[in-house]
This record gives sequence, C-alpha cells and structure tokens, in this order.
Amino acid sequence: MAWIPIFLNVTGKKIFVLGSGEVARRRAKKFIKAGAEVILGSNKSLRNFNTKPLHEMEKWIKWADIVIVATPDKYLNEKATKLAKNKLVNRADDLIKGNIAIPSVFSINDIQISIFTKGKSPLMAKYLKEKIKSCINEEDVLNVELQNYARKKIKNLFNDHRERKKILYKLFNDKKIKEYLKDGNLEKAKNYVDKLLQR
Ligand SMILES: C[C@@]1(CC(=O)O)c2cc3[nH]c(cc4nc(cc5[nH]c(cc(n2)[C@H]1CCC(=O)O)[C@@](C)(CC(=O)O)[C@@H]5CCC(=O)O)C(CC(=O)O)=C4CCC(=O)O)c(CCC(=O)O)c3CC(=O)O
Ligand SMILES: NC(=O)C1=CN([C@@H]2O[C@H](COP(=O)(O)OP(=O)(O)OC[C@H]3O[C@@H](n4cnc5c(N)ncnc54)[C@H](O)[C@@H]3O)[C@@H](O)[C@H]2O)C=CC1
Repeated sequence: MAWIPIFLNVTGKKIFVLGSGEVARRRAKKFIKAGAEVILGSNKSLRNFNTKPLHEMEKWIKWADIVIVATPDKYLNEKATKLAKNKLVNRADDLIKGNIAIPSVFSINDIQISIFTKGKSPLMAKYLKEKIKSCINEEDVLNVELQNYARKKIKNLFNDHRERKKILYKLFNDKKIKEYLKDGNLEKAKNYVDKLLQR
C-alpha cells in the first residue's frame, strides 16, 4: 500500500458523493467549502445539497472527477466503485478499496497539516491533530510570512535557485530575525530583510 500525501486544488472539480448520512454530508461540505461542484447521490433529498436519485448514479459518476463512497451499504458501495473504474475514489467505509483517503486536517493561517494513519485509527488521527497543533507557535506562523516575503523579493534579485536557497536558510537562522518574530514584530523583520538584501 503506497499512500502519498498530495494537496489537491479542488476549485471547479466535480465531486459525486454517494450517500446522505453523517459522513457523506461531512465530506460534501468539505469539498463545497473548498470550491468544488458537489452532487450527492441519494433517494433522500437534502436541504442545502444538490441531490440526485440513485437510479441516476451511473450518469453522475461518469460526470465526476472524484467519487466519494459513503454509505453503510456494502453492495451499493461496491457498485459505485466499479462504475468509477479508474477515477479517483474515496471509500469512507473501506480505505483500500479506494485510492484517496481523507485525513484529519487543521490549518493555522496558510500552514495546513494533515494526519493519516493508513486507516488504522481515525480516532488517533483526530487526537494527534490536537497534540501537533500545540507544537506550532506564533513565531512559526510569522516565519512562514517572512519567508514568503523574502522568497518573492529574491526571485527577481538572484537567478540561481541554489543561491536563493542559501539566502533563505541564512534568514531562517538569523538571530535578529528570530528575536523580531519572537516579539511578534513581522514588520521589523521585513525591514531588516530589506536592509540585508540591499547590501
Ligand atoms: C479510512 C477513512 C476514510 C477515508 O479515507 O475516507 C476512515 C474510515 C473509518 N472511520 C471510522 C470511524 C471513525 N472516524 C472518525 C473520524 C474521522 N475519520 C476520518 C478519516 C477516515 N476514516 C479515513 C482514515 C483516516 C486515517 O487513517 O487516519 C477523519 C480523519 C476525517 C473525516 O472523516 O473527515 C475524521 C476525524 C476528523 C477530525 O480530525 O476531526 C472517528 C472519530 C470521531 O468521529 O470522533 C471514528 C470512530 C472511532 C474510530 O473508529 O477510530 C470507520 C468506522 C469504523 C467502524 O465501523 O467501527 C471507518 C471505516 C473503517 O475503518 O472500516
Ligand atoms: N470516514 C469516516 O470518518 C467514517 C466512516 N464511516 C463509514 O462510513 C459509512 C457511513 O457512515 P454514516 O454516514 O455515519 O452512516 P449513517 O448511518 O449516518 O448514514 C446512512 C445514510 O446512508 C444512506 N444509505 C444507507 N443505505 C443506503 C442505500 N442502500 N442506498 C442509498 N443510500 C443509503 C442513507 O441515506 C442514510 O441516511 C459507515 O458505514 C462506515 O463504514 C463511519 C464513521 C466515520
């Protein structure tokens, strides 16, 4: 089993979610929030969701870029997976029958962290999320912003990406920058970077 984490831009992607229970709705919301076009396959019509009856399932699976299978009905789940052929499929009920997994996720500003236990323990994934959250502090968040600032600046100043890498590591290890960021002073750190780059 070779799972690798990938961050996928789902804006405008077509997602078919089979089911209308708690898990199906949770998955659907996640994708809608991220800008995807989501259709739920269920004979129950749900408020706030675009639902299609199950006898149209084949058509909507064909339409979809990604298929999410999330009912407790094993037979129905298998049928949908077969219809999806080589598409990207998430099986909420049986990980290895699909090829994409939904991890436990949290974000702090633009830092996004996902935890996955290869289906062994979603509960532990959820727990570890809280544990890892507490390791990331304000200084790290500001350092992402500062690195972004410096990266953009030096893109135009240095042609060689190895040279750029060296500079970014230097900034990362700079004592003064560390102090500024510890004090929550991003602007001062940026000004200091400006000065260093002028030399
Ligand atoms: C394979 C996977 C599906 C996939 O990839 O789509 C999957 C499968 C299953 N989960 C089950 C149960 C639970 N799932 C949760 C919670 C979450 N489950 C999520 C992901 C995944 N769950 C994927 C693997 C992720 C990994 O391996 O790390 C999270 C991270 C994301 C999300 O769902 O949005 C979300 C936490 C969100 C957060 O961080 O807050 C809890 C805890 C709770 O609800 O509090 C429980 C009860 C306790 C427990 O079982 O651990 C069962 C039923 C088992 C049974 O029948 O008893 C199955 C099916 C099976 O395993 O057979
Ligand atoms: N990934 C995860 O986080 C979790 C996954 N699961 C898995 O996901 C499955 C779904 O879980 P829940 O959403 O909690 O179930 P649920 O019991 O809340 O939802 C069941 C819904 O599925 C639909 N459904 C049931 N049989 C159907 C059928 N024959 N045809 C069409 N729709 C049908 C119904 O609309 C029903 O409302 C579970 O069987 C379990 O294997 C369960 C808990 C968490």
